[in-house]
Amino acid sequence: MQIFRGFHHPKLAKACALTIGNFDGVHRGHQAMLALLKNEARHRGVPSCVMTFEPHPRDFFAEQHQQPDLAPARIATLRDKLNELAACGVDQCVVLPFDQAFASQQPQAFIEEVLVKGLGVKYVLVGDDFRFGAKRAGDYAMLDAAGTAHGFDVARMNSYEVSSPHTRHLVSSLPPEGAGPALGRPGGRSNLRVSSSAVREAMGRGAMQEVAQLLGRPYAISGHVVHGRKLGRELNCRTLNLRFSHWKPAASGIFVVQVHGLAEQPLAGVANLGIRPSLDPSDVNGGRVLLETHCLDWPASLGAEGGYGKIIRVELLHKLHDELKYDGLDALMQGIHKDCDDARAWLAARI
Ligand SMILES: Cc1cc2nc3c(=O)[nH]c(=O)nc-3n(C[C@H](O)[C@H](O)[C@H](O)COP(=O)(O)O)c2cc1C
Ligand SMILES: Nc1ncnc2c1ncn2[C@@H]1O[C@H](COP(=O)(O)OP(=O)(O)O)[C@@H](O)[C@H]1O
Repeated sequence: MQIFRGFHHPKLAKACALTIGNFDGVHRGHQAMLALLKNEARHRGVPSCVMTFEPHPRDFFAEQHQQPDLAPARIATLRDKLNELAACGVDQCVVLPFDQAFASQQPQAFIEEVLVKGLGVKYVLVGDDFRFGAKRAGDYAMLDAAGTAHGFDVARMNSYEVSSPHTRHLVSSLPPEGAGPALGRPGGRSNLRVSSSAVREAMGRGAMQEVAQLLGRPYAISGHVVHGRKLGRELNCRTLNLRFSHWKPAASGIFVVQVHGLAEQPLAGVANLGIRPSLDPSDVNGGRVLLETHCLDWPASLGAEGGYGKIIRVELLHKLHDELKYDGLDALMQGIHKDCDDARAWLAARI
């Protein structure tokens, strides 16, 4: 997949089939949309293209209004979003910085400057609640009319739903039957609309099996292993450190994990995703969200420092508990050792 920052780039395809969205999590609804997009692109003989935003538009407005609560908790870093889009077979991705200029663009200007002149769209696929342009004034009808005028096709994809043992109980919190088209109830069965909000909600509860059901894969974070404060070796619990490049992760706490990218087989481990409340907030990584993974059995062949600089992917399989503020390093060390025991017990029970 080719990645472009902005749409003024000589290597950008002259024409494309496009979908637009935040794609946080690239969940099963997104995957269904991308499959349709690829099919339509193939029929038209043009590359498939995703337009996405960084920061998330609601992050931008949260900062503008100085209301952090408005920012949605982040499922995936940009790196992981791009990896998942590539895995879905998307040909090209345009990442636009969502800033004041973009936010205040009129819907017609967005259609003419970005879609038609910038990307040469032949087909545009959007979700059923898609809005665009300043004050969200642009809607599907406007896009459809512009398609007729400029000669591109426009399509809308309905909500994607799942029904499963893991998600079934969630529907009890949804509006009553007949409340809207998002909830299909064929034969009286209740379905859950797959959405980034549903994934965030499940992640907030630490329900990682439900999350995996909604994503179609276990939730994972990837990146380069970076240096930390070297405290792990003193605590007799070394950790592989990954940065999570957003201040508000949708999940946090202590997890049973699997690490891919270091050995032929995934390595079992236990990890902390968060800001480490027991430690000094003024040190090198203070305040930064990190995923710190301790592998339960470190292969000798890797060498004692063999993780640094490697690109790894850590799957968060099961949540043990929230981050704790331990009273000193001894208590922290004991807590981590208990987490290791609990992780081993969970893994043994799973097999
Ligand atoms: C399984 C596990 C559980 C952890 N739990 C907590 C916790 O509850 N609270 C906390 O402040 N830090 C927690 N930590 C973070 C450790 O403080 C951190 O990984 C350790 O200090 C090593 O830091 P370093 O990699 O920078 O050397 C945990 C780490 C691991 C691996
Ligand atoms: N069991 C293990 N789990 C994770 N990393 C390990 C393990 N054993 C050795 N390592 C190596 O040790 C490094 C971490 O050491 P640590 O003392 O925690 O320093 P840092 O603060 O830089 O993370 C990892 O990057 C990895 O290369």
